[in-house]
Amino acid sequence: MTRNADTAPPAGAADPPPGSRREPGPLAALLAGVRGRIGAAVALQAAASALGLLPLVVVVELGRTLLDGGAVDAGRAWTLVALALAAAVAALAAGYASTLVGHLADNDMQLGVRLALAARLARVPLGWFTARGSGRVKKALHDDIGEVHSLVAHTLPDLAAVLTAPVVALVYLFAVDWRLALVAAALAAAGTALFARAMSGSMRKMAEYAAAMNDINTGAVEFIDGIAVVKHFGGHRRAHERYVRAADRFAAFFTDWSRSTMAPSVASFLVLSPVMATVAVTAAGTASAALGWSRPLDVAACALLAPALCAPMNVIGSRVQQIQAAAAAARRVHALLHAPVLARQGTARPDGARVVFDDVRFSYPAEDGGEAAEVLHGVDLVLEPGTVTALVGPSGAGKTTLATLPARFHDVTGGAVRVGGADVRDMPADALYRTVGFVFQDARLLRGSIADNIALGRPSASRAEIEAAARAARVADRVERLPRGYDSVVGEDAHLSGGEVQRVCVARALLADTPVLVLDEATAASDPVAEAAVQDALSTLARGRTVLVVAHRLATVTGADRIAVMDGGRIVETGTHAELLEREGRYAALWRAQQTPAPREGAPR
Ligand SMILES: Nc1ncnc2c1ncn2[C@@H]1O[C@H](COP(=O)(O)OP(=O)(O)OP(=O)(O)O)[C@@H](O)[C@H]1O
Repeated sequence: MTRNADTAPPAGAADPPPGSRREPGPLAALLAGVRGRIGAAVALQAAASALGLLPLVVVVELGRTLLDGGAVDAGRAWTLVALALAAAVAALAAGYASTLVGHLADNDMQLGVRLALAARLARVPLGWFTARGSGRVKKALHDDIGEVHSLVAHTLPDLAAVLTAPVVALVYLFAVDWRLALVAAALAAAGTALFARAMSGSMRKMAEYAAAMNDINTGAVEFIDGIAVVKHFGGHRRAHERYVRAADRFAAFFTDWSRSTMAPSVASFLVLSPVMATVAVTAAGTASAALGWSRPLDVAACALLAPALCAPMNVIGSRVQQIQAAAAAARRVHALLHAPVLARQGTARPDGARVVFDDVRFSYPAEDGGEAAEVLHGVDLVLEPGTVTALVGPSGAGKTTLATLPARFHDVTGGAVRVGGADVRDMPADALYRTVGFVFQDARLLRGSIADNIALGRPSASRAEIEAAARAARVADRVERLPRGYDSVVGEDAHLSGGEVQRVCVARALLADTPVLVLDEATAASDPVAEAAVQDALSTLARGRTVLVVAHRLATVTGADRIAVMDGGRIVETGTHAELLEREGRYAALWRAQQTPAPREGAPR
């Protein structure tokens, strides 16, 4: 697909301003709109952290005032108490303000990204979703935005607090007693070095950890998903063993990792623990005071403030991991914000319901950006209004691909698809979807009532019209037997079989009443009786419409006005059933192959 200026994300959440020298990374681009407020949240949290230390400093100064030996300066003492109180309140207020500003910034960032994603995804080809499934989009919209939320609202302000406290504490310690400050600094440096050793290679280990975890998940999913097949073919033990082996490998990896990092980890946590800082500075301070180098109150002051120097180091590791997770999440969101969109859209309106495939060529975009293989090689086909055209042919011939093009699941890479004389690429989406309806193999219902699901194609439809569509699709009887009839909710009290879901989708397409209808194996999941009924309904409805049916079983389309036989991305024969049989070509061979009695003819497929 050609990328052009039109493919830029609509909300500009990910694109650099024109003229900028260096394109920002995905995370920076995602946060660009709220950078100022993130800075404010970080600054406020840093201030809260510094103000949080002030009461400790005041306690020391109060000690100096009260233990001076002479008369107590009550005025100064009360001033200090008031100062401590004010600092504590200000620290709380700054912390609260930081949380508020961070969350508001995060809220705006999330809204912006969600709107940009929604706008972007509204313009990507429908086929893009089919290829990816909803999992990736859900992950970006929910999990990945959640990771970035943690970064904006929590991690960055936390990191500011964690880094400010030691700096402020160190400055104060040096101001009070440089010797004891050096002791506390040396302790923090030793602990940090031990911590760095424990964490060395952690990136590689984290990757191994993720891979080992992934093995377990894959093994578990494979084991559970394929349990019926695996048991049936006697491979139960094999699938089970794969899962157990993955679990064993993970346990061995984890034990090994823990063992190799245990000593430096424990040592760093010990050295960086607040109590160790207090003990070390008190011991050094006692010795220093005994030698007459330090004043007793200064020793107390340093013992009180030294833990602030060491304690925060313990949380830096996890914060760094959170930043890395958010950066990875931002990369995935960024990729979605740059998903290729349909390149053109115009204002052309269709006139009539004639569908023309004009020398259509198509290649699926290659996932890895490499050269895509062409799957349709110049298809010419005309679907006349009021006729049913069946597409048949061997598996992989390109039937589904061709059938998705009138609804613009993808854009052609050569030639054109015209509906009512207008190139589908020049039609606005609403005009296209009002003209072309479709029911595809993987029929889906939304979580809502059956009535709402049917009315999706025409929200203004009355209950009588909805019921008429359900009757025409031969699903009304089944719906009426549901606990709340048409008001039963899918997934709650409406549990339907694959065939029934397909017939609800047929009802939806019928109600939408589009002049062009594309059906891809729409009745494949129905039982033979129901299928015959739906075929009946469809032939009545086909009157005046342009219908394209992708069919595997030739017996279901013998009555079609025209049958187009596809093979290797080309149409190799067209004609009616009788004409094609007479021609003794591909169709006749396929027909004979399907007439060979199957061992269990009529068995459910
Ligand atoms: N999303 C996709 N990405 C890449 N290639 C695809 C994709 N979908 C289909 N193809 C390839 O395009 C070719 C045509 O596939 P298509 O599904 O259109 O054939 P079909 O005739 O409908 O087959 P079947 O009868 O088995 O459904 C095949 O080679 C297939 O592997």
